[in-house]
Amino acid sequence: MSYRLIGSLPKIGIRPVIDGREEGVRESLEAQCMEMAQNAARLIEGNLRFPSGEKYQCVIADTTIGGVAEAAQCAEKFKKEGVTATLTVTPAWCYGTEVMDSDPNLPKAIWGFNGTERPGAVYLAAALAGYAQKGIPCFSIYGREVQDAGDTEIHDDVKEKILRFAKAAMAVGQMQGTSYLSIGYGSMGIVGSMVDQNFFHDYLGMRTEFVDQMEVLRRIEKGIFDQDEYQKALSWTKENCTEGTDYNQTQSDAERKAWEWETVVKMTLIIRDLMIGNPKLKEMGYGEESLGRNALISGFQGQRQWTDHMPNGDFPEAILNSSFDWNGIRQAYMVATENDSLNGVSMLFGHLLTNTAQIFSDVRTYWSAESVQRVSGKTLTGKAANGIIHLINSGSTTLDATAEQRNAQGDSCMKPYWDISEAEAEACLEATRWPQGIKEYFRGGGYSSQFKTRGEMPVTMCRINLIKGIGPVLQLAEGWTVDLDNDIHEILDARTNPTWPTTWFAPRINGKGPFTDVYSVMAHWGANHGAISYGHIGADLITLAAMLRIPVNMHNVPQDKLFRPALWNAFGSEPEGADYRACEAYGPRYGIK
Ligand SMILES: C[C@H](O)[C@@H](O)[C@@H](O)C(=O)CO
Ligand SMILES: [Mn+2]
Repeated sequence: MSYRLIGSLPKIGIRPVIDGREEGVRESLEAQCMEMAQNAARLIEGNLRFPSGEKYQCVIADTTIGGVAEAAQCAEKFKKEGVTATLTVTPAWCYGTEVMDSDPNLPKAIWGFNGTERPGAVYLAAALAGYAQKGIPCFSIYGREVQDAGDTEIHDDVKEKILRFAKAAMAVGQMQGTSYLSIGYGSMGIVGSMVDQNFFHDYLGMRTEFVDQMEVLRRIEKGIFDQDEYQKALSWTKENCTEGTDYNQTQSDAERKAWEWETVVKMTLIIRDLMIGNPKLKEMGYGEESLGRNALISGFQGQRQWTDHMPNGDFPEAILNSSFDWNGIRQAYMVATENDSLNGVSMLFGHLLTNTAQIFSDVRTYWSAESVQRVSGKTLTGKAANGIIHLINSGSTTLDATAEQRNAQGDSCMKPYWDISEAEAEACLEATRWPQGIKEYFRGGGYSSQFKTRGEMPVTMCRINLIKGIGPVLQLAEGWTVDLDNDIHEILDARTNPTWPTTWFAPRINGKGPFTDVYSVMAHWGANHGAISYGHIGADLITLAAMLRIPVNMHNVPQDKLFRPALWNAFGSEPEGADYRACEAYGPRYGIK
């Protein structure tokens, strides 16, 4: 099951443009042109889904577009249909600025067919020149190999770019108009928890909503949550969430521990209701509370005032970030611990691009092979051989990161919720223990999720940082989770914190700059947190960042996979500098710098 925020899902408009000369030329192209549009729509709708599981939707113009009148008719149709991005396709020469999508606010791309019978590529270049002069970034898609005029197959390199553009464009569309819900505010001086409303508005088109943590307490004390669901959730929790070792010197009694379980289950229901609302609350007489805050992401401050008194947010955050709970297998929510809103956005990017649940971690410790040898007497091998980074944080790591799910090849993975089996969800829960929160940190108690990511998975860690004088920047590192032998893991984990979820991360290094070695990746990381997504999605993140005008300051994606608006080329032949200059020149999508 999934949840839906208020508003319809974004759509992609497909625009077949054509040489408008009748008496032969236009007629000869009509079928091929419209077929390109239909093929592109089939490719997108057949391969891409939203995190809710619903398929992407394409809207094709009623006619081919040979001039400005048909372009205007198409724009009118797209507006009515709720189109939020366009893909223009053509096999032929067309009149660039006469047929183009002239809406500066829609993410756009053009696919110019690589065929010589008619110059689709010439139109592509002409249109891009027009966009350059108008200052409207547009993605350029042009296949490497020449295709015959009647060839309607979409080659792999074209497919990759169409799908990459579509994913980023729909991520942009899904964020617009939704909220970041800050429950509490500043957490332990973590600057990401001092939510920057201008960043959310100007760059993401999102609102920022602020609710005091007292609201959570009020709803606990007044029972403002679905009482039937609460009973179901509590018994599910008792059955599926096994309490772990209590590492505290002074331990709470059974009565207190039971109360803490009840409280963290209530917190889970309440945080979810605060995000997306709950019609049941209206039936209970709580109209305003039933509406929620239309929040695609929330952050729970927790530390320290709440956690100095009440059970911590580790259980609610971990369960909400997972793909399953007492209601069964479902779409994950995005909940940032310590209210780190920038890591919450980083999680959201991964979620919207992959439809999977996300890991939230402290980027805690770089372990060289030498240090591991010194403290454990053991040698790091395989992908860990060059050193590893300890990703660990109380709270917001999805239980999907236990790596108990399997792909068709039998490898560990993290899947969209609709591909996860009951057995896999149970295995993720079984691989997790819930020790009492460490009282020296969490005086109010609570239950932390404890597991080790067991399995090697391709992953991408990313992070948005706000830099005075620049604005937001994105950094990312593709790499793998590594499954350390338990006799190494237990020694390293015990000296860090044995009650929290651990993912051992080996970034892909290339001997250059931030990726000189694993140490450099850690040394270049711009904050205490990182958001980790399943898969090597760096190229998708880079396209999304360009669409949002967020420059990328660090990545290990091969240059031939970089897909940014063609206009970026005009800002210089060195991609990173060009990216910064172009983002600076065009500024955020929704506001002013
Ligand atoms: C329990 C501790 O306060 C942790 O929450 C803290 O070290 C962090 O995670 C900082 O990001
Ligand atoms: Mn942290």
